[in-house]
Amino acid sequence: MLRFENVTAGYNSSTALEGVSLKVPEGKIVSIVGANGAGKSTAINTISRLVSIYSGKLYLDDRDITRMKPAEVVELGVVQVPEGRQLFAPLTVEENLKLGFHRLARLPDAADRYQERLAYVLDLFPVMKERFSQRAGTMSGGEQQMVAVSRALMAEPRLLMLDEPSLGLAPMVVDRIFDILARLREDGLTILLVEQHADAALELADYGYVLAVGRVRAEGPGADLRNDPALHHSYLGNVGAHA
Ligand SMILES: Nc1ncnc2c1ncn2[C@@H]1O[C@H](COP(=O)(O)OP(=O)(O)OP(=O)(O)O)[C@@H](O)[C@H]1O
Repeated sequence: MLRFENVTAGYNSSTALEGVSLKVPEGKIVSIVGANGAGKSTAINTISRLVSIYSGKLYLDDRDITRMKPAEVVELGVVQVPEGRQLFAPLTVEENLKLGFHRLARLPDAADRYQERLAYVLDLFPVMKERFSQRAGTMSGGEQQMVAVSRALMAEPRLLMLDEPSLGLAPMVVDRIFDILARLREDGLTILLVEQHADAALELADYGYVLAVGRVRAEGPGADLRNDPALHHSYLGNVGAHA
């Protein structure tokens, strides 16, 4: 579904990704792992077209999106759950979800689709039913992450991208979020997950990439990367290391 071909990208002429080639096949979970500053967020923001591409090509379903604007990429169904959730704190859960639906609000069948999407996310996160009128900023970190994922799902994504969803969350909460990602894959969604928490992200992933200093240092089935102690030692700074 998504393909980087030898992409070099960065900020104000500094390079944060160098010659990166990677693929996210339809219906799979692909994880990008790496230490702080490796370029993981830059990879997601490159797809969202928030980062300048200096050379190489980016394709979505064989369509060249290298020069597209951020809003055009969203229109194609590429939706991001940003690092740190970035919910609208003073707004309620319901209002945050409505904002997620914005992309589809102009469609003739918007009312039916809204109800359908809402039923879908409430089935995934039943606890939100009781929290509908609560202000997002007053919720726990885990609950906020669930709202952030739900808000993205309201947009009916074809490709869901998550930037460090585990950040600041207890391991049990992370497990729950990752269980939901596995369920979304069962439902046919394509997912790109960026994580410092390498073990959990690679365990979940069909395929993984290890980034270090803007380059792909290793790639392969998630389980193979996870069980390679040399990778942990060299590139992952033992974050979430497999003992
Ligand atoms: N807005 C920006 N302007 C300039 N440089 C940036 C910007 N955002 C990131 N960088 C630089 O790009 C490089 C990659 O950063 P990036 O945030 O993609 O890494 P990361 O792997 O996501 O790390 P983290 O887990 O800390 O978010 C770093 O050297 C960083 O300083």
